[in-house]
Amino acid sequence: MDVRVKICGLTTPDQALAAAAAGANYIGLVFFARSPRNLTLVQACDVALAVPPGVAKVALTVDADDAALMAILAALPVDMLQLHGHESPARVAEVRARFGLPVMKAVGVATEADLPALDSYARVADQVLVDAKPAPGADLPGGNGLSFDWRLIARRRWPCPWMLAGGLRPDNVAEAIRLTGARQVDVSSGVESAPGVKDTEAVAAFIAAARGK
Ligand SMILES: O=C(O)c1ccccc1N[C@@H]1O[C@H](COP(=O)(O)O)[C@@H](O)[C@H]1O
Repeated sequence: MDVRVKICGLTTPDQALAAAAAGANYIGLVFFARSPRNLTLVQACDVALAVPPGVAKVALTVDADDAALMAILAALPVDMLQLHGHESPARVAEVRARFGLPVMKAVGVATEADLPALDSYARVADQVLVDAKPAPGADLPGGNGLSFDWRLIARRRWPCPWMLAGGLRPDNVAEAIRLTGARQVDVSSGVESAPGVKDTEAVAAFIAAARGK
């Protein structure tokens, strides 16, 4: 089966169409004010409506409260919520129950000590996103182009589907998949020409490389 690919941080309908045409399985819409990929609800709705059926629209939030999540879901069609902050396992379970959508919880990994958290979240989330842990004091909790030592998760498995993220690029994604056994990958800054601007050729190259083409 093909590796499934999420292209995160799309900011225009054209970028979303190009990612879908290149074969993306998921597109990510960022709702985090400090991100160069942050969208207003109106912008996000325009991007989401451009996405063809069959491509899942993922709303990425960071420690969002219920009101913020409700506003997103009222404004645009969303297929999955990505929680990319310090949400506890209890909060993940609450969001799943309250909003009736699959929830993917991002977990930052830098060392072996970060792995037990993945086990905890994998018991309550629909998917876990295994991302690099941001450096202390980093401005963004993700989207930094930072990778982690992939050998830390080689041969590890969780009771739910999982996705590999963090510093992936067209030139390293195949090796990351080989080392980790990931069947799903997620990329943001590694396919951009400038922060928040996806490069159509890099997106296509990334998807092809992830699928060994
Ligand atoms: O992309 C962002 O701007 C972002 C902001 C806040 C939280 C997460 C964010 N992105 C996620 O981080 C991973 C890794 O990014 P990168 O490929 O290393 O740049 C990305 O896949 C998004 O899911």
